Order: sequence, then structure tokens, then C-alpha cells
Amino acid sequence: MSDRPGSDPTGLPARRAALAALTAVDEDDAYANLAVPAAVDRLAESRDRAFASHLAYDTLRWQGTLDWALGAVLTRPLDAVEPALRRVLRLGALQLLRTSVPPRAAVSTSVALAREVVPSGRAKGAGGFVNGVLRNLDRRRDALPWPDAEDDPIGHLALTTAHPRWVVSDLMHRYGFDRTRTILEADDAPPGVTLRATGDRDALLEELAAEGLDARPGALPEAIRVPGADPRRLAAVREGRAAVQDEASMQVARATGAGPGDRVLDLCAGPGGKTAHLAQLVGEDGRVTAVELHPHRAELVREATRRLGVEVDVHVGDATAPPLPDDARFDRVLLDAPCSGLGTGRRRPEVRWRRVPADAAELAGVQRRLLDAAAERVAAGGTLTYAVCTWTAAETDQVVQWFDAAHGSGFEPGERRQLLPDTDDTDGMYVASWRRR
Ligand SMILES: C[S@@+](CC[C@H](N)C(=O)[O-])C[C@H]1O[C@@H](n2cnc3c(N)ncnc32)[C@H](O)[C@@H]1O
Repeated sequence: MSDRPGSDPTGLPARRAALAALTAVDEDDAYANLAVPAAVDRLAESRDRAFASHLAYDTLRWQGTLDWALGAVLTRPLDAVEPALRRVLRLGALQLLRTSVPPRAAVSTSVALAREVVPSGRAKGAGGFVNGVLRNLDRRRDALPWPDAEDDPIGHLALTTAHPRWVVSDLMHRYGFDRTRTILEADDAPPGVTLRATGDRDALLEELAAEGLDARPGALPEAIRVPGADPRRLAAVREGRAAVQDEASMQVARATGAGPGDRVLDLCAGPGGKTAHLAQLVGEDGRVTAVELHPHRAELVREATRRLGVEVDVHVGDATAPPLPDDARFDRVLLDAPCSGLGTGRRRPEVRWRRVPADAAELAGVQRRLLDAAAERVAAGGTLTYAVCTWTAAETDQVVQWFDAAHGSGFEPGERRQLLPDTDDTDGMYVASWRRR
């Protein structure tokens, strides 16, 4: 990690952009992978953009650990500090604890930002407060009471891998201490860009190489890994020869077994990444029907499929009672259910801090209702595929065990797979399939 103050000698514009991204995530519930590029794009220099992006993502990712460290030096609870100053403190604490930025620069830029985010009459007080807290943290950084791995393994992993305790504990039940550590560390590493070729992959690989990009084939025949690319600048993406998609999502469409001529039902389709891939797999002789609850997300499905030149029937409606003829049955039914989304942590590190344990249990109830409705639509001999972009036991193994118990007489179990960032270098997606007897 390096200190890259960029073109502006104070390094303040980059930090201001990072703070703007943190504010958008906090106040507008924006996703990091949209808010960070939007905020840092205003910077003219690419090294400033890289520095600001790094600060923003890492502050979101390390929030729990930063809050714990700040809590050790604050005289009042961090929750009682007004949100704008809390964000400035987190950004400053990140620089002190997890970068090689000189402490003096970390503190002085944070003081300047603190003065900017409060009404002018309170600027001096806010600056003094942030100065005091961060200088105190800098003095005590080597004396912080890090939990010991033996005495408190969950607390240790929570603070050293930047995940909430309940997430660590849930994963430890499935994978044990050592594997949980590698999964969570991989969840903290920024992902490279992955593309799905919509036509000839080899031609696309050549095109990307000709643009000077390090493009390599992924594990699936349509996947391409382009680690350092900015997908927004790729002509292939603009022109529909490639779609930006994690390889785990491609594995889900593949797990349905969809092939030429199939009739596919994609429940919970928005924003349509998997719908477009399914349409590609079934070709001109097949047909994909998509259902999405929210009209604006159904519109995204239409846009995603139009951009790729494929035709899909898109319906706005609730997948527990899909707006389809009663007797409509499909060769392949995909339920890519709403979930806690923890598996997308590489791109959206804020999600882990937004979720609480009760979310997983509540979502599991929704997932079961959706799966009941999805099962009804599978034709004899057809397949049902369940997917979520998470790894909580409640939303993965336990949903599948429930389905086997409730529907085992009608459905034969097929592949079950938890994709994970450490072994698969993908998002953490879970996928399970059945065949209707
Ligand atoms: C995990 S996302 C699906 C991602 C999508 N399959 C893709 O690959 O782009 C879940 C989607 O389900 C939608 N949704 C939630 N509850 C629903 C319901 N009861 N019926 C239909 N769609 C629903 C959400 O709006 C969201 O767009």
C-alpha cells in the first residue's frame, strides 16, 4: 500500500472524492461498485483516482475494525458522533492503521475535511475534535487490544479480516477456523474484471490483447478474465460483444443445463445478467421468460437483453404467483433469489455491515416460498435451479435440505455447489439443482 498524494500537493481532492463515495454509500444506500467510480471519476489524474478508490473501498471494507480502534480512543460512543464526522474519522483511521501515508498527512487532511463537512460556525470545533481523536489513535496504534486467535477465534477473525462476528461464526460452522480465514481474506481482495463473450471468445481475446490488455480465458468457454481493465472503457462491452459478469453468475446459468431450443423461466431476473446469458444458451430456437417484481429492474432486464440483441419475454410480477398462464411449464426454471448478498463482498464490502443475523433467517423464509412456486413451473423431466449470492447456512444448505424434505418425492437432487472467492476466484455464490421425476 503506498502513499500517493497525486497531483495536488495536499492530497486533499483525492480524499474528498473518497469521502463523497462514503457519504453516498451511507446516506443514499448506494452500492460501492457504483458510488466509488462515480465519485473518483471527477479527479483528472489517474493516480489520484486510484488512490481515492483504494481509500474509499478499504474504508468501507475495514469499517468494523476502524470503529473498534476509534472506540478504544474515544471518550464517547462512536455512534454518538455525527455521521459526517464519523466518516472523516474512519477515513483518517484507515490511513493511520492500514496505509503507509505519513501520520501527519493523514491527520491534517482529515482535519481539513472535518472543517468542510460541518456548518462554518462549527468548523474549528470539528477540526479540533478530529485532530485530537486521530492523534490519540496514532499514539496508541501499537497498544490496541487485538483479540487472540486462541482465546477468541471469532473476535480475532472478525477484526483481522474485517467481517462482522456473526458472519465469521456462521462460516466457521461450515468450514472451520483456517478455511474461514482464507475465504474472508479472499473476500477482502479487489476482484479483477470478468467478461462473458456473447459471440466468438477467441476473436474477443484477440481484440482485447490488441488493446494492450492482459486478457485470458476463464474456466467456462464464454468467460474471459481481464484483471486490470476498466469495463466502461471497453468497446466490446459498449457494442454488446461482451457483458461484464462474475464467473460465478455464469456458472449459475450453466448449472440450469439450458441448451439450444429450451424453454427457460428466469424468476427474480433483474437486472438481467443471467437472463441474457440464458438467452444466449438457448439460441434462436429456445425462449426465455423473465419475471421481476420491480418495474425499474424489469426495465434493466429489457435493456440488458436488447443490448445483446436477444429476445426475451419480460413480465413484471411477483414470482410467488408469476403472471403466467396456469398451465405454463418450462424445461429449465431458475430461481436466483433475493438474499443477504454477502458473497459479493469483493465489490460491495459495505453489504457485510448492513446485514444483521435476522436478515438471513427472514430471507430464508422468502427463499422457501419462492422455491415452492418455482417448483410448480418445472415440466416433467425438467430442471429446477436455486441460486443465491451468499454463503450463510440458513440461505444455502438449510434451504436445500428443506426442499429435499418437502419435495423429495417429486424432485431428484442434482449438483450443489458453494463457489467461494478463495478457491474459485469468484463471488461467493451457492447453486443447487434438481430434476423433476
Ligand atoms: C439476486 S437478484 C437477481 C439477479 C439476476 N438474476 C441477474 O443475474 O442479474 C434478485 C432479484 O429478485 C427480485 N425480487 C425480489 N423478490 C421478488 C419476487 N417476489 N418476485 C420477483 N422478483 C423478486 C429483486 O428485485 C431482484 O431484482
